Amino acid sequence: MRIEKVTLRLMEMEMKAPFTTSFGTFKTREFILVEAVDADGTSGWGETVAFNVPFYSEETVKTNWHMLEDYLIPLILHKEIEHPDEVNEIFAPIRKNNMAKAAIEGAIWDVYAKQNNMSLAEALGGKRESIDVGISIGIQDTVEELVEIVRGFVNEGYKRIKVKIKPDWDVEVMRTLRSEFPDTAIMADANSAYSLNDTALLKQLDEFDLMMIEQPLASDDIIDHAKLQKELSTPICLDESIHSLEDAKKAVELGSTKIINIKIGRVGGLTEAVKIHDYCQENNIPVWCGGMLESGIGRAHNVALTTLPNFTLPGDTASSSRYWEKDLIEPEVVSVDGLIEVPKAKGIGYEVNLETVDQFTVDKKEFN
Ligand SMILES: O=C(O)CCC(=O)C1=CC=C[C@@H](O)[C@@H]1C(=O)O
Ligand SMILES: [Mg+2]
Repeated sequence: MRIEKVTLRLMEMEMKAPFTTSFGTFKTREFILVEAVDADGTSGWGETVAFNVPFYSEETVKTNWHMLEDYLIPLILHKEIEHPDEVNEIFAPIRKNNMAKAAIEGAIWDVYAKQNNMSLAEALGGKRESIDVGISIGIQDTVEELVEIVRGFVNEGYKRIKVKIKPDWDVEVMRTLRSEFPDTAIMADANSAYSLNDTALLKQLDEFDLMMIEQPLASDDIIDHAKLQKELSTPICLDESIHSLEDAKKAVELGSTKIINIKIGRVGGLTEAVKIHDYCQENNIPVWCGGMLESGIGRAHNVALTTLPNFTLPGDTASSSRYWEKDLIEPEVVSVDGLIEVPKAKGIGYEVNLETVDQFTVDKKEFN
């Protein structure tokens, strides 16, 4: 494989409903589409997942564009690549910037799968033909609104409900949800809103039989999560703290986490995501695939990764229609009764609709 052209497209897509997290509300999703074209004309697609603000991680859309244009594309263009696993090594001199790396590595995985007549799922070694999916709900203005939104998604058959928590929007909210939905799989995502001083408060959540509490403490912490896990019966799941296989090993060895949320962008790409998956499988740590409000292209990568055997918990990869009036891919990602059929077509398995892509493109640059 030799990538002869890379096209970056700065995208802006209006979300069907604002998504509020503990660090802000998103009404429009800005991101970068990466199209990598091989010498034989095969196109592969990836997308950056950083937000336009550095509050989930240190990366932003702007830092992603800079890293892709000035460092990552020059390292990749016209280089002979036998297998996408080599991309990690090619990028080794570049520190961090995982979401920028993952976008172009993902496009190269798509080219590789297409050229080898495989779906991306097959290329990654995944066997599942359908995947269980859950839904993630942002912070709402009132508990009543949250309950009605949850009811809608439970009725649609989503296999797990993820809600945000933060100080003053936690114990009572979860008490209400659990009483309204006694048999539903519910988890809470704190996005680092608490500290060890909140241990007694977080222990109160044990009463609600939650699947997990995601990232309760600082986004770069592993030590304090180990101390907190000893106090809680609810499993801790780490998201922001895990940037690599190395981080996953530290967290598992120290007992900081019982579940890991794998996000392809956060860990620097599919190769590293598979390594984390395999390590967690060997150590009986179940994993699931987190979402980053992706378009269908990023969603397609998540679906393919989730076909690996240790993705035993429902992830965040909901239908395209969860966020988008019109997605960039055909067919769109559709979940029925909380199940997504894994596409058998080559590569990411969905066609990219270039007309729709152009409709949402606000800037574009080609690199030959
Ligand atoms: O993509 C989705 O549907 C879920 C997105 C989601 O829950 C999150 C994305 C980014 C930061 C947080 O708000 C949250 C998370 O931490 O998982
Ligand atoms: Mg999270």
